[in-house]
Amino acid sequence: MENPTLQHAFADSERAAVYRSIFNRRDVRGQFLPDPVPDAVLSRLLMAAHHAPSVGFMQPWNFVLVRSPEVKQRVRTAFDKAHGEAALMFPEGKREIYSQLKLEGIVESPIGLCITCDRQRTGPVVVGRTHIKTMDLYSSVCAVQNLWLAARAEGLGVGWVSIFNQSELQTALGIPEHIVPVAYLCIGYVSHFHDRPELEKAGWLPRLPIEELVFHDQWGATDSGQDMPLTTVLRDMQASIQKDGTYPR
Ligand SMILES: Cc1cc2c(cc1C)N(C[C@H](O)[C@H](O)[C@H](O)COP(=O)(O)O)c1[nH]c(=O)[nH]c(=O)c1N2
Repeated sequence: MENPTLQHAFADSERAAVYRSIFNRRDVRGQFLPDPVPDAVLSRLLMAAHHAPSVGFMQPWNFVLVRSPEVKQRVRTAFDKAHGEAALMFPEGKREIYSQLKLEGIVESPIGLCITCDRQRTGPVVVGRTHIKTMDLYSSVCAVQNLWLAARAEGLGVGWVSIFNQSELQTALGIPEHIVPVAYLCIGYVSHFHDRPELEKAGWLPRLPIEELVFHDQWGATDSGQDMPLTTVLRDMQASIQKDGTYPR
């Protein structure tokens, strides 16, 4: 009889593709090409997003596609204002580095996409959102991630831009007050993908050691790793990723 633990697993090459998309996904800001994205490809991305999990199957999202240069410019103007305000929030030293980071590709990317959350979509009482009200917002974030991973598999870059005053982004896109713009995404083909996060490459922050983030039974209960196989495996995996880019498949 077939091993029941493998019965529902994907074939090796399919699993490899899933992990490849996860580990090679990047936030893209500066490498967009002007080539158009065919509707068939864009449809697959939107369909991937629409098949995300959502609290109570609420499907709280809408997808505002932005192709008009004028609308993109309005979004870019809203970004510029918030970006200037943001720079002042960082302490001296970091502020100069922050100002030099490229943090959006709003005008260069052929497609902008705002994924929203309609918090009233299925009425006031939602299965799974009865007590923690932010669950609907998290559902829209799941849609973002589905699209982001599908886009990587299609060879498309995606960059999430969140440096906006929310109301100004809503005004730029004509989004009603009760609809939350969860993510503004820049989408397009790219000249290349970075091998690591740009903020890591720029020395802004390193990737944290995963074994220090995993707790056992109680918050804060970490393990030294000596006798704990999981901790050791995670540490070795992260070390080999950092040393020679050997990602798990
Ligand atoms: C909710 C949220 C919001 C933002 C981001 C991400 C997420 C999840 N990121 C991208 C972020 O900087 C990036 O994901 C991390 O630096 C890790 O890099 P990779 O995504 O692995 O390339 C992002 N990047 C950027 O250039 N401008 C931005 O405004 C934002 N905003």
